Formats: sequence, structure tokens, C-alpha cells
Amino acid sequence: MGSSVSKASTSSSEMNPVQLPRGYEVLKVLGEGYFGKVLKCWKKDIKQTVAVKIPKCFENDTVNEVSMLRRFKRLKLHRHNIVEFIDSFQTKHGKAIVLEVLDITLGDHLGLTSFAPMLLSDIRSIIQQMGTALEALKGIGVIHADLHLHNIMIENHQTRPLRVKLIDFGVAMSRSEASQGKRLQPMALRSPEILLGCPFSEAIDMWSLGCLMFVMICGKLPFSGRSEYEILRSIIDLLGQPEDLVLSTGLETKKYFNWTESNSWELKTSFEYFRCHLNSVKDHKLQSLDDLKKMCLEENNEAEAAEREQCIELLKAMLKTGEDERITPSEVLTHPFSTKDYPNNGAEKSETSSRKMMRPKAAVMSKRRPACPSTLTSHIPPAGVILVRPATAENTLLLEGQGSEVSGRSYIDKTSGCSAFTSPFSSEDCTSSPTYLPSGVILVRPATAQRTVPGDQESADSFQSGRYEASVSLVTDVESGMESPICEDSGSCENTGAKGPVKKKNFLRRVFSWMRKTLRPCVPSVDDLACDS
Ligand SMILES: Nc1ncnc2c1ncn2[C@@H]1O[C@H](COP(=O)(O)OP(=O)(O)OP(=O)(O)O)[C@@H](O)[C@H]1O
Repeated sequence: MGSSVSKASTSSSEMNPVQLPRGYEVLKVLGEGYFGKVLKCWKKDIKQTVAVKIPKCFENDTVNEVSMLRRFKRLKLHRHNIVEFIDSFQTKHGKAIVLEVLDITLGDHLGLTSFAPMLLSDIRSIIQQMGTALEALKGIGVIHADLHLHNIMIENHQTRPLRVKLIDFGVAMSRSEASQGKRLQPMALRSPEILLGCPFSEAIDMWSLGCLMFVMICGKLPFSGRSEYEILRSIIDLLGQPEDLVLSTGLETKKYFNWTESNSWELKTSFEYFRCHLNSVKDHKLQSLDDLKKMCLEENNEAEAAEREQCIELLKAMLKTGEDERITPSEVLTHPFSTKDYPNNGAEKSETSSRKMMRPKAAVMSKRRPACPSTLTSHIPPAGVILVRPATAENTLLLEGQGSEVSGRSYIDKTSGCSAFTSPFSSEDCTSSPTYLPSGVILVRPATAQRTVPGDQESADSFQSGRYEASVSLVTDVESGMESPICEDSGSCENTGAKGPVKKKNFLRRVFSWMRKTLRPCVPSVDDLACDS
């Protein structure tokens, strides 16, 4: 790499405190981390846009990261979902790193939907790909040690399946460097072995990935607290205490635990630890990970329940407090959730709700033209589901403009007692606790004979003809602020009396006209729905 430095333009130098070599043109700032600023640049010799990570100051030596990435390049690890290294060059603060450009971080992606739970199909593809990345790293004895929502990047968040890459090897190390007592990983994602100062291995990355999977499932962190003690207490609350055998190897165990007369370790109380009482700052109300199985997107959907069950089983295997018991990356890849191979898997016969929702969405997002006419019936959304484009900056604004959010908080069905989406977080008060939906999904009350006008065939016809309103029964009530035509009509609300058929018909007309105005820009066209192959 040539070391001659061009005189950057004013705008470039504003974005970039370090002048870049002649062969680069700065386009924009992509992101910033603790160690470096990442710029999108045009690399003239290869005629390609690249991401250039520039160290902020001299202490942030990137030599380790560069040599790690060079090794990955030799081993072609970009084929295993690890960011592709292109080049490096010297700056006054150390080596700048040139990488392939990626789209947005997983954290930003979740942020677009206010951390709504992700579809199981999206979670599966992310876990499979990160499992592959961790397997490749384990194969060469490398620990990433800094897995978090902003170190997993999506290649293009508008296409499905989601393609993700692992980035930021700033603190990555080889297994031989994994000396007991090192402080690694973001605190909330810190594994028990790091918290306790036990011997550790690549398994610490699986722990962090498990924590991230929890966030993808329910939009919350599994463990929270402002100190390591609180994180540890939070882990023990949800998962139970690590085995005494594990605790006995920790350099920090005595800091957090007392050795009792019954010859076992017992977590110190907050008073013993801090000299003051401290309430737990839990982000959720789960008693155990199994409670997550109760979270469902659709009632009475056995396929979805079976899929979720396997998803949570995998999560439990990732969040084992003892690293020896924790699932390995290769086991993740063969887990039934990853392979979608489990009893009651209705993949062949009837697809799960997430698939049903994903199909048209993928077609819409990839803007594929239908290559073949397809049978209409395979594209009719299940009763009670309105298909909308997945949340993007644009359509999020569209919905927000109506006083709502895609996050689903606004789509809680108060009248049905949260029956459309049961969340363990909202078990106490479903009107005030946040309940989340995946992006692109609006829940409606289940269709019943009374509520569905016209009948199935008519509904199918109108769906095909673009009159989507006919396939919809009733939109759920939304949270305050959202003007809803549904609850204006007493006949549609369970807590009010029924009205005559004429009034109901008028009401439905109003509903449909409201929906036409509101949802048309979000609803896929028939062309888009016509072929998903
Ligand atoms: N290849 C890339 N393509 C696009 N954006 C990127 C790329 N690499 C990094 N970014 C953006 O820059 C941010 C910072 O990158 P990175 O995590 O590598 O820096 P860091 O200083 O090591 O961060 P940290 O604070 O996590 O240690 C990322 O969160 C992301 O938003």
C-alpha cells in the first residue's frame, strides 16, 4: 500500500481527522466505536467502495487486529461470515484497516423497530451464520471476546434471508492468550467465567451470542445491572448458581460469594457486597428461560409453538453457566432449531407464522418480478394477519405519522386481553406493559364467521384484485393516540354491545376506507405476492 498522502478536501478532512492516502476518496462516516472511526471511501485502484477503520489515537493500536484479519484473509474466513479484510495503511495513530462495506449493525436493525421481537426465521438465519463464524474462529483457536449488537453487521437489511457478518477483532485473542482474570466482553454480555475470573475459552463468545439471541427473541437484555455483582446476581436469578466446581476455580469468587458452613458457595447479599440494600434492576419479569416459550405470535399455531420451543431450547443450551456444558458452535449448527428439524415441524405441510409472513415480505423487498403465475391460495395471509412491508425508515415514519409505531406497542389488543400476542413481560398489566411484535406485522383479532365479511373465496378474490380490505377482519385497538376506526364501532369491540347488520356494514366500509388510505402504501402488490419462488 502506498504511503503517500493526498491533500484531502475540506469536507473530507472534516469527516476524517487523518488524511487518507491518495487512492482513497472519503464518501461519508459509517460509524464510530471506542477505538476507531469508520469511513465509507471509494478505493480507486479496485474501483470499489470500502469501509476504512481509522484508529482515533495512538494508544488504540490496531496492529493486533490487522494481523488477525490478515490471517483470516489467508484462511478465507469471509466465507464463514467474518468481515472481509481488504487492505491496511499507516496513519499517524496506527494502522487503518480497509474492509468490505456492510449495511447496518444488528443493533441499528433492532432499533428500527424499537426492539420488537424478531421473526423466528430471521433469528434462525442470524444464529446459523454466527454459529458458522464462531465455529471457524474456534477451529483456529481465536476468541472474539467483544460480541455485541454493534459487532454483528447486516449486509443488506432490506433483503431476506438476512446475511450477517462478524466485525471488530480489536480485542480478539488466541486461546493461548486467554489468561485467567482478564476483563473482556461488554458487562451485560459478560460470561460467568469472565465475571468470576475462571479459566476461559472460545465458549465466552457463545455466552454473548446467547445473550444477543435473547434480545432478538424478546427485545430485552437477559441480565442487567450497573455492576458486575448485579449482573452476576441477575444471571443467578434467571439461570441458577454456577456449580461449586466452577466457582472454586474463580479468582474473583470470594469477592461475590461466601463459603458457608454447609461447604457450599452462597452469593453475598447486596448489603454484604455494597454495604447497602440494592433492588434488582431486571429488564424483564421472567422466572426462567422456559417462560419465553409462552411468548407466541399467534394463538393456536402449533407449528410456531414447536419452532419457538426449539428456539428457546437452543437459547438455554447457549446460556449454560458452566462453559463445559455450553453448546459448541458446531452443535448450534446441528441443533433442531437451526436445521428446523423437530417433531411437529409443519414446514412441509403448513408453514409457520413467521414463514407465512416472511414470504410475501421477501418478495416485496427484493422487488422481484413474478416469474410465474402462482395459485392464489398460497399467498393469502392467514386469517387475522395483515401483511405490510417490513419496517424501514420510510414506512416507520408513515405509521408514526399516524401516532403509532411499528414496534407493536401500539398494536396491543386491549379489548381481547392481549390474546393476540402473549408476552411474559406484560402478564401483570397488558395495557401498560410493552408488548412487542415483529416488524412488518400488524396483529388483528382472529377472524370469525361473524367478523369476516365477505367469505373466504370472496376474500381471496379481493385480495388478489388488490382490495386487501376484504381479507381482513378487524384491526385490533391501538394504544392511545392512534385513531382507530375499530373501536368507534361498538359492535366490533368486545366490551360494547352489538349493533345491527346495516350499521356493521357501514362500519366495515369505513374500516376498509381507513385501511385503504392507511395501509395501501405498505401492502404488497398482487404482483409482488404472486410468486415467491
Ligand atoms: N465494514 C463496515 N461497514 C460498514 N460500517 C462499519 C464497518 N465496520 C464498522 N462499521 C461501523 O463502525 C462502527 C464501529 O466499528 P468497530 O466496532 O469496528 O469499531 P471499534 O472502535 O472497534 O468499536 P468498539 O467500540 O465496539 O470497540 C460499527 O458499529 C459500525 O457501525
